[in-house]
Amino acid sequence: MSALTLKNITLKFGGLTAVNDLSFDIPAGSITSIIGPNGAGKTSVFNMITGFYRPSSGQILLQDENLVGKKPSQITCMGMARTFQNLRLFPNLSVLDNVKAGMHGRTKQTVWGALWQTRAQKQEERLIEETAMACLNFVGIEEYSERIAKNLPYGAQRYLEIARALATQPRVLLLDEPAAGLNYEEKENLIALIRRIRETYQLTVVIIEHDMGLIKKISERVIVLDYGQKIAEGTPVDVLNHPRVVEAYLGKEEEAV
Ligand SMILES: Nc1ncnc2c1ncn2[C@@H]1O[C@H](COP(=O)(O)OP(=O)(O)OP(=O)(O)O)[C@@H](O)[C@H]1O
Repeated sequence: MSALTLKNITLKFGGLTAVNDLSFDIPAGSITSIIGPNGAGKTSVFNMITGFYRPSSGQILLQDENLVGKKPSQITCMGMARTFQNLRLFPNLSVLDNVKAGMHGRTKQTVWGALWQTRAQKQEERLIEETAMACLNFVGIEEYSERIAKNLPYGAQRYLEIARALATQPRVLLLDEPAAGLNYEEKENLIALIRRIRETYQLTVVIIEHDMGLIKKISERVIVLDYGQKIAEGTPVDVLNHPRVVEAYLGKEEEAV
């Protein structure tokens, strides 16, 4: 079964076609990587899936629901979560509050409930706090819960983004360059964490990444973009040896000489 499907997606910025007639299926429960040279259109694809950009044409289906035209907050509520290439934390909030802020769209709070601190309100607040702590615990940074986010080590900030995404209880988790800036040991831990997330929460993971070592280790499928088009798709071994992929990364042989 497919968790996420793109059908003939095109995205234009004026005269620039950033994504060109792109179609793919992401199998439910899989770990899939999207790779490609700088400017290939990878982040634009995530931005369309999450409602930050509206495609010029085509369909994006979360199982069988079309996401095109929906707001980012609606798409989050439908079960899509993401992290960002450049961290987007609230730097001056505590680690715990960062995760709670991510859950905002999932709560049933009303203005009156918040004003009067009704029993239902207090119960919901407790549940939010417990869920947020459980997510911090899951990624291994619960000891930092009271710290101000900007003061965390960089690797822990990346984990905080993942905890915040998990707290929205997604069906599909999109990770945009999660290994950027991490050292070898942190990358190995990240690989283990992503596998554990998939097993525990039974969700589908899609990763944009440049680190080929990580891609080979973690991906079951790889989709390769170049100039906004899909040039290859398959297992890591098949795809990374594909002549068009080698050419996209290294340039044509005659150009390289
Ligand atoms: N908001 C925007 N306005 C205009 N052009 C944009 C916008 N967003 C992306 N682009 C352009 O679309 C193309 C694809 O960009 P995108 O960021 O999706 O590539 P990418 O594969 O994620 O690159 P990288 O690996 O460097 O992050 C690029 O030419 C980029 O300049």
